[in-house]
Amino acid sequence: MLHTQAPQINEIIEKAINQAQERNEPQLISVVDQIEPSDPFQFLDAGTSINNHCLFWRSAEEDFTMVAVGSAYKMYAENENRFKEIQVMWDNIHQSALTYDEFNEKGTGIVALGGFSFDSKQNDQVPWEAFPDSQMTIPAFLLTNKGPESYLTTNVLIFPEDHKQQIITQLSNHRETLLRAGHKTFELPVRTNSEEIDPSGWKKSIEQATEDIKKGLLDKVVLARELRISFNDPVQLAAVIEALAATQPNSYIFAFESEGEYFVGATPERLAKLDKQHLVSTCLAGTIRRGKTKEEDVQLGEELLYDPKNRQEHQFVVEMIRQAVEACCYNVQIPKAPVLYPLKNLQHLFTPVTAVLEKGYTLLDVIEKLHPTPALGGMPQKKSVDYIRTNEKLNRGWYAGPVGWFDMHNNGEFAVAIRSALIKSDRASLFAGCGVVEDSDPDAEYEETDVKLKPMLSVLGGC
Ligand SMILES: C=C(O[C@@H]1C=C(C(=O)O)C=C[C@H]1O)C(=O)O
Ligand SMILES: [Mg+2]
Repeated sequence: MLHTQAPQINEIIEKAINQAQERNEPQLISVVDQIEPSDPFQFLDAGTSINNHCLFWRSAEEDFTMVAVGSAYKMYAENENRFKEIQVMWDNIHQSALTYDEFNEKGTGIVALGGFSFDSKQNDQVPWEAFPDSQMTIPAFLLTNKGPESYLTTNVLIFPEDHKQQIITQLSNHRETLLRAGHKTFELPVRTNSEEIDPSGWKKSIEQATEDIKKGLLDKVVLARELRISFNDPVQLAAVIEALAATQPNSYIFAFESEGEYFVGATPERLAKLDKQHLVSTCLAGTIRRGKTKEEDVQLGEELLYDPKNRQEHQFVVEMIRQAVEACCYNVQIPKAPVLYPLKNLQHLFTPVTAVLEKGYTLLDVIEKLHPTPALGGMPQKKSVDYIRTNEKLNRGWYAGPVGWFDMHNNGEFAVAIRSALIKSDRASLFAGCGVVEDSDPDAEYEETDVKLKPMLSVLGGC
């Protein structure tokens, strides 16, 4: 089943224990094997049986999926310098690792997966007590599915006092559990209750924002609302992820665990992707629903493309992303006008951005410059984030924050965690927001957020 050419795992562990003893510090090892094609949802389900800490990522545009189980090493940071601090931790840990990898495929070997909250200055915790301000995990086991190929990475942090045989036994037990081909059918949760948090107060806050924009306090602000639901039983993670992957094909599917809670979503919005030095970012803002017939769908799309209010929402995003990307890239290419980006329940205005990253910058540098774009924060950036912190009725936590991954081959991708839910056993909070500009209408924005809740609601009890 395992096709590794690397030295036998016991030799590697022995070498790592010796090294850890000589240096008197822990030693990270990483071994990559090509394995039989492996179903990511079965792997995820098996993962939750051996370790709560399971993470999931599926790309919106490529056949590329990662499922992480357990952690060899976790990186945390909690202030405004969080991106730089995580970068320093990452550089230290991966540069001193012992790696056995003859494939060098993206998203294999030492990979960090995780996310950042929307606003590191937001101090209120509820309902995000379990989620640190930022957390990137180097998993113990990582399944990487790239097209028809599957790879399994095993990462272990070896301590000077570790016993070789104990580690070998534990690794082989866990690998066997993860790779035992399962054919389980998963069950989606049944919803028992649903509570919208203060819809009329939310509409008033939209109206207030339009007035504040007219007064010149700011140009655009994104305001979100929350829906709380509960179920008859604890939610089965693999069921929700499998159903999201089946129903939201043009979206990134993600799940991140912390202290037994899961932050899950199907977001269409890339923040930045790095493939060696090639950078891609996305401007996505401006929304209309899908039509019930093909004709109505085309007509709604045309309406969106030429609607001044939606074009204004979108243009703020294009201008800010251009500025941020130009500060660290060359060869920046941005089409003059947006096109439509269709999803199952709605369509957006979309402008792709491509560029080449200057040497010396990392993906995290780009994320730091971009986050939050006016698609999630507003314009100007700092004023809108302050406005959200003061006026929004919910704590965003990781909602609308950057979530994603990077590896040691200069690849990585972050999306913006919208169309998402925080799942706590048999309860969940869903979040949806919308860009408010001076011509926004509270009822229309409310309808827009209603449609944005559908992707998650449809797999969490139906809608
Ligand atoms: C804030 C959200 O979505 C954002 C707001 C959009 C809009 O107002 O048109 C469109 C896409 C996203 O950038 C969300 O879904 O919660
Ligand atoms: Mg909008």
